[in-house]
Amino acid sequence: MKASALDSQRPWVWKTILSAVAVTLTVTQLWRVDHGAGVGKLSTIIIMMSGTSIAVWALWREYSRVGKMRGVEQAHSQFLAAAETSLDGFGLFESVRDEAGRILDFRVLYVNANIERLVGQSRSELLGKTLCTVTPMKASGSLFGRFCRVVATGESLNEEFPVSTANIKASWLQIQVVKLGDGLAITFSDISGAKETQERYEHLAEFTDSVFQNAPFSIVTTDTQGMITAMNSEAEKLTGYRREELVGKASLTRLHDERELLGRAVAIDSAATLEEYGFEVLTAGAAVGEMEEQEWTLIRRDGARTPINLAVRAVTTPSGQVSGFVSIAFDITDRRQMMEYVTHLATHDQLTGLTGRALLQDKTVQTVELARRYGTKVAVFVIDLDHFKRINDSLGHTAGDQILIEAAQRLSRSVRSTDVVARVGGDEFVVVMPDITTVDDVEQCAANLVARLAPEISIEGHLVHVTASVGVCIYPDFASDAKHLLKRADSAMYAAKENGRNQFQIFSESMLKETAERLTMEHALRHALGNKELSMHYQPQISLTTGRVTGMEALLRWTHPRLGSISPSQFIPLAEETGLIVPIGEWAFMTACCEGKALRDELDMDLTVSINLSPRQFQQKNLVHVIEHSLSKSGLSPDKLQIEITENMLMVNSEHVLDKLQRMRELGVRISIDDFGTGFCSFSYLLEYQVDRLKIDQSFVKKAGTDANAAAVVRTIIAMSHGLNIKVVAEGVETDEQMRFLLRRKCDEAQGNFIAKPVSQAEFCEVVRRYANNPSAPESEPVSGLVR
Ligand SMILES: Nc1nc2c(ncn2[C@@H]2O[C@@H]3COP(=O)(O)O[C@H]4[C@@H](O)[C@H](n5cnc6c(=O)[nH]c(N)nc65)O[C@@H]4COP(=O)(O)O[C@H]3[C@H]2O)c(=O)[nH]1
Repeated sequence: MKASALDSQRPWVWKTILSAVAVTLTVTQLWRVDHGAGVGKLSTIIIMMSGTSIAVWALWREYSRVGKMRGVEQAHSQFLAAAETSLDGFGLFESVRDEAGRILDFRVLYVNANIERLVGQSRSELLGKTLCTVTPMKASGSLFGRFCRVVATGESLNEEFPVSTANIKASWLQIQVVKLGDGLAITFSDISGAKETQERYEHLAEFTDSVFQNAPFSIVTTDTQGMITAMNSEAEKLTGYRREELVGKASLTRLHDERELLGRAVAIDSAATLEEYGFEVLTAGAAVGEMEEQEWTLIRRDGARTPINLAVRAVTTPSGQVSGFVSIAFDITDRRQMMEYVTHLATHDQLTGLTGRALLQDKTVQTVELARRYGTKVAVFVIDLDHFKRINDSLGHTAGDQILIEAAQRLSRSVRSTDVVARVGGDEFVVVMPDITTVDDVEQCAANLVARLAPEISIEGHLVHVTASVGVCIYPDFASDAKHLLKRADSAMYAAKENGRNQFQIFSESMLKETAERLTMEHALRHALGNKELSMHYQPQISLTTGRVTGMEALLRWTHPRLGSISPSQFIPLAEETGLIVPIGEWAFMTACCEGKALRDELDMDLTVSINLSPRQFQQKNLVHVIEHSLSKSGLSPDKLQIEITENMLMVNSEHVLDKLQRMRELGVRISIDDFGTGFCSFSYLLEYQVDRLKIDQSFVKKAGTDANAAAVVRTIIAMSHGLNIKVVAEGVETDEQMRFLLRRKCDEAQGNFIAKPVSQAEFCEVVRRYANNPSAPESEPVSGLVR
């Protein structure tokens, strides 16, 4: 009997067949219904159809018609519900056999909606067709053979395979094939997504492995206890171990210096042991989620020590548990060497290779700290080459450099290797000697340094004689810390210079007193302006041709209520060092311009006003503006203002100086060179800077009458200045003899106590008037007929 005939005659029969299948599939449940409900009985018969196909006849024998129908429908709907709600494709197939009973194909008996979606055909198109016609399966293929085997043996089949057929909407399928009567129940699961994810993971794993293996730095992984679990080829190269020697056999600490590990462990916990803390020291930061990166010493297989940079990171599970560590390392030998080189460059003088200023300070601090701890003494020697600038200027910088190198070598050879020898400025060196026992030792060392530097140096065929002035200070005798030690040794060096150079001076009790006095004075000077303790005095300058007063030099005066009158030669250098000269100088400029203008007006004379400008003031950025402001506020004509600078100031920074002088000249102001003859200024500078006047230093004027050399200097200065059309003023004229000499030499102007001492603004008019009435009656000794 054909199924279609059955269907038309007894509609419930087809349902019953399906129900039978359902019974087989969900046998437990329906069997329970059968017995539990006790309403009917199920019988199944296998029917051969024309020898070509097999069908299943399932008969549900009811005890009552209503019960029978209800049971069938219930089983049917349960099957459909199960099959249709399945997330997979599901189908039933009956074997199609030939006469000899061989399976030729499998006919589609049932497919669920997911199969329709999967193959893109409707159920009505599929039902009754065979597997080989609706799928790319071949009856000759191996899969077909395995299907037949399921039918023959009853052993289920579970397979995954890629799909490349266009009409099947999956790239990977998993099939579960079970025997069902003389046919198959097949579940098709679309595992394309899972496969893609799996492939991605496989790719990722492959990529990660490739990165791991080919990384240009050493990677070692460990478990949480430090046991090495993997290492890449770079790690093999860096450590010298093969991975078989370490992986699963050794802890990461095997590659580290035990003392270094213990040292760092003890820094965290003083009772630390290597066993307990060794690995923890390496991973302390990583274990709390940080990227631990530190420099360590790696111990290679052959025992060689290599500095490495080690970055350790924890590997965590999705729940956040640390499951191990990854340590990435690279050799930093080159970097270390480079750093050492750069540090050396930064901390040492390039010319001489000696310690530089910053490092000297650190080393002095350390030395003093050690001396404090062990109760020893430290001596600091500040060594300054005498007249080095003059040598440098006359012989050139290359020769100057050679002298400095030779001096550095001589100094290094004169001290112990543990002493620090530093170059801290152009021609200034410092030696720090620890473990000094007596002051006698220090004196001997200082004398030795002076003597060692004294022999002539042969430079480019010249024999150059370079001497040095050495200042020494001893810790703890005269300084309680490194800063004061260096500062006081420096003061002692200046004292040595003042005493005549080429000698040493040890900082002493009297210098300490001077220092204390200086501090008192510094404190007082800070308040001098505010307390109106400063004033200007004026000293007349006369023409040696006409005998008339031509101008005045403004000179600062400081009268402190307790300290009394303080000389400018004391407080001006202090004001320079402390920078107080800037506000004081501004005040002096303004006061001198205003008072000078008032004196000119009161005397009704064409007088010039000379004002001193010190080196620190010259660096003042707004200096030109300060001068301009003083001129405009006072009403003094710029060409009546003479600015006095020392010759050394011209030689500091030529371009910078030239620019400032140029701007002053543009204002119309005149430039005088003060104390001429004491510095190293050549006449070419005077031309370059367009100087208006030279003031011969009083030391030459003083000796001119008695000392042939001084007289020659004065003569030369006057003659050369006149040749350059520069006026010459002699300062510090004290005697009639000096005045006669200057007159004979045709000096243009003179200034000095012989003519008139500096006086206050109030007294100045009186002094000038008295002088005008009686020019041959100077203050000190009256000399007549000198000045005309
Ligand atoms: N022995 C002797 N000395 C004489 C004679 N005639 C004048 N003097 C002194 O010689 C110094 C001349 O000033 P200077 O060389 O510019 O040297 C000045 C100058 O460099 C500086 N100074 C003075 N006032 C100022 C100022 O307002 N600003 C700046 N920056 N420096 C100033 O202080 C230095 C010293 O000033 P003073 O003590 O006033 O000393 C003055 C003056 O009083 C004399 O016949 N015999």
